[in-house]
Amino acid sequence: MKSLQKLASLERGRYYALYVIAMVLGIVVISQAYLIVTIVDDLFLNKQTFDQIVPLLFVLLGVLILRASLSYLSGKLGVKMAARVKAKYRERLLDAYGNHSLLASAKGQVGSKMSVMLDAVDELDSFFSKYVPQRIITTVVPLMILLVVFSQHVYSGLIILLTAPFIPMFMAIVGNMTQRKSEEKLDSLKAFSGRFLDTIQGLESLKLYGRSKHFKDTIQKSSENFRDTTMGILKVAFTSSLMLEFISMLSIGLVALELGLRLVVFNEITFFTAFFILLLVPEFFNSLKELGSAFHSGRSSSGAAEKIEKELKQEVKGQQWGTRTLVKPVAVKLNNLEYFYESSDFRLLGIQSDLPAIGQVAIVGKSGSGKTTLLNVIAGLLQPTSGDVMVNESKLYEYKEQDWFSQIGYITQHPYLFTGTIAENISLGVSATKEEIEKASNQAGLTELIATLPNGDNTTIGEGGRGLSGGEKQRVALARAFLKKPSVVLFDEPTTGLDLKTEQYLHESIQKLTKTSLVITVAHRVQTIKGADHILLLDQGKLVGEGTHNELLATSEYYRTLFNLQGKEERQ
Ligand SMILES: Nc1ncnc2c1ncn2[C@@H]1O[C@H](COP(=O)(O)OP(=O)(O)OP(=O)(O)O)[C@@H](O)[C@H]1O
Repeated sequence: MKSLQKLASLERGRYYALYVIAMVLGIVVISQAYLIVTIVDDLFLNKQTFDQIVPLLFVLLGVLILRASLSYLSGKLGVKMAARVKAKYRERLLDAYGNHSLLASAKGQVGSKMSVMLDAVDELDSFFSKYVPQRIITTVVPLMILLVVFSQHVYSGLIILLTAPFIPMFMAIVGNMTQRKSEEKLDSLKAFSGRFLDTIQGLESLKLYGRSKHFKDTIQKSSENFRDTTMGILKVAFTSSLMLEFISMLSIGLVALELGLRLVVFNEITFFTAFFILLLVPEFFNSLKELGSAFHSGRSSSGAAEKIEKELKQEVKGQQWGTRTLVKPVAVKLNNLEYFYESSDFRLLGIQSDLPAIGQVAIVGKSGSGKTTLLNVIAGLLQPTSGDVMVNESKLYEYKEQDWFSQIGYITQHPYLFTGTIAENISLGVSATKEEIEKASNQAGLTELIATLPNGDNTTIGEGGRGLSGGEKQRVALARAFLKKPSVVLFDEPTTGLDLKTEQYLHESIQKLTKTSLVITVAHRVQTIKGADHILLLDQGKLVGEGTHNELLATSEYYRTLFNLQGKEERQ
């Protein structure tokens, strides 16, 4: 709970206000008991008339209203505190995912991770809205009651003092169990939502292979597992309330027995004192019990907080960017680049090359030779394990992140389309005139497609909109590049399945970009490879050759085999 306590202490002003409220509440609780006892005493023992006690009844009503208002006020302060802390956590998560979104999206499932983490943030609510106000009330009110009980009757005070510690002791044991269970709950929620998302995304493949029933069963198992963990937490909560009730009943019973004996058998105390204490003792235990249930929710928040902190720490591992300003033109050099994946044996080793400032560089190699990895390292999506991408003679990460990403365009094999019109998808929020967007879509070969759409470039595409083919999506991404006019364009050429016309469109558009930018292409097509100004030849993560097509044909057996194979495939 440490990190939560630290956060709570940042809300100092509200903390002090809660203490003041708790003190006034203590006085009000004691006054309420005192008034009830006085009214009963006056009415039944001092034989006063109803008229005589009416003013006291009004005072009692006032006290009751004040008590309700104070509880409301402390709850409200707690809710405000919770809202502020939750907002802070959401901000930190958004920052973390936002800053490292490129890396994180390379790892996949950012959306589902984010939604689970935001659920976890909501779980923090009960710590601030319930536990903190109740803990403050419980540190103040029972202490005030205990002092009053001691001042009235020492033995009753001693009974309370001896029995009360069982409650926090019990709470601590149950609390630890709850925290563990709540961490389990988050884990199974994460597993459940991850599996659910995977299955939904891959539904088509599963159906085609007749495996949807099997995966339905897996989802069911995972959802049952989540239900069982949630039920487990509830079970602990119910058992703990039962035990707390039992302990406090036992203590109140003991005090009542002792008071009864002294009042009736030994005649040592007055009815007023006995009744007064008997009204105060349940208030004492009520406050402890309420802390018990608030503690339970607080513990489950604490489990959630630890998960979030862990996640935030992980995300911080992303690359740190510098403060240097990047000015055009941009020249890129690869200086002894190495990259190791944590989860595989693949290694990109000692990549050394000077790339031209303008023109087309093709990265060529067998499947799995590290072409996409190299492209991602150049893009700044993967931080090299050693060596550097040098940009204008300085290390890439010395530049401002914003500067670099405003200078590059990345056209992946499956560009992401947001829900919105084609025009919005091309401009991506950057202010651009209608003419500029039209020009970019024309350069990317989209004009013909747009003409066939009912609302032209105002047709909604993406999730819930009109679907686009792979080649069309890449053309939208190309149009983004034409509009952005980046110095470096990274292009992951589609490996399969484009019709000749689309392929021609893409090729022509890319050629246009090579006139003004450095275009680095993971190249598979013969036409692209032959047309490249410079080729980087990769094999098993190593740069085994570089030069023009003709140079490599003349010098590399590996290149000749690869090129002939690709040619054969395309002719088939
Ligand atoms: N995120 C990852 N984590 C671990 N290993 C990875 C990851 N991405 C790729 N690899 C491994 O790195 C190696 C190189 O992959 P990469 O995608 O760079 O090759 P490629 O040359 O682009 O292949 P292809 O032409 O088939 O797309 C492969 O062996 C792959 O299994």
